[in-house]
Amino acid sequence: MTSRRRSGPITGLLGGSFNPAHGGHRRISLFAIDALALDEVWWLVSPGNPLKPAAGMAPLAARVASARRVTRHTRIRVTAIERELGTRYTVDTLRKLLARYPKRRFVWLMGADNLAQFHKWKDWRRIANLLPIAVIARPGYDADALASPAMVWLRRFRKPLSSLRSPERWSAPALVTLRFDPDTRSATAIRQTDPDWARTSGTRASRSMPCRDAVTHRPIPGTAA
Ligand SMILES: Nc1ncnc2c1ncn2[C@@H]1O[C@H](COP(=O)(O)OP(=O)(O)OP(=O)(O)O)[C@@H](O)[C@H]1O
Ligand SMILES: O=C(O)c1ccc[n+]([C@@H]2O[C@H](COP(=O)([O-])O)[C@@H](O)[C@H]2O)c1
Repeated sequence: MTSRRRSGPITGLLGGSFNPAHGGHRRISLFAIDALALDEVWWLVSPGNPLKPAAGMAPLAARVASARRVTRHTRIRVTAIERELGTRYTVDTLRKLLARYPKRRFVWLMGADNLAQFHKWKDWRRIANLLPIAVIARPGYDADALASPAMVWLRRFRKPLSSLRSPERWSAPALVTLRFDPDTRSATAIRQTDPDWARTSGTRASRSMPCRDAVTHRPIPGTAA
């Protein structure tokens, strides 16, 4: 269970491949900041989703650069902290993040497509025990998410939005659903029209200094030319 001593800033975590990042990611994050009164959202750009093939995945540097472009002038911070922590599975990342930032309250954000697959993630019930989860509606996936094996278990922990706003009511497991104008954008669609996006968009590492991680403030390995 999440501990009551966590009363610091509320941080939404949006993990993803961001292959590439797009306006849909930005929009759902800004919506979550507003709906859940989050102080900020961290985008955890994954070194490699354990359930996705490496083929077709652009280098981490290009994905981070695309995320930085999309998030300018927002309360979204782009991080490749899983590279530094040496984690790929979300449960391992969260354990380390919660230990490193004991005062922060974290909430896991994910689209309905991810909830539909959540039962395939390593130790997914443990993840739900570590922090509240907010699921964002996504066109074409909401029915699958509702009928998913994870939802059968998570359903009993459904909470209203307001439960995430005060430290006294902060607990896990908790499942909150965020509904707003559905956003149809996807990285798959972008790759279909522009399979070469990482090469042509100028997001390839082109600087002599590596870019700095917005959370750890350390240089991200592999982001210098
Ligand atoms: N349009 C959207 N509406 C709701 N959630 C979204 C949307 N786009 C992405 N997400 C969520 O953002 C997170 C990261 O998504 P990801 O980087 O896989 O992008 P994607 O567009 O789903 O990519 P792909 O099409 O390659 O699967 C996931 O939790 C995903 O569900
Ligand atoms: O921990 C797992 O078993 C696991 C399995 C699949 C996906 N994830 C995480 O889910 C997040 C969304 O990934 P993606 O590729 O759908 O954008 C990202 O943070 C991944 O690391 C995690």
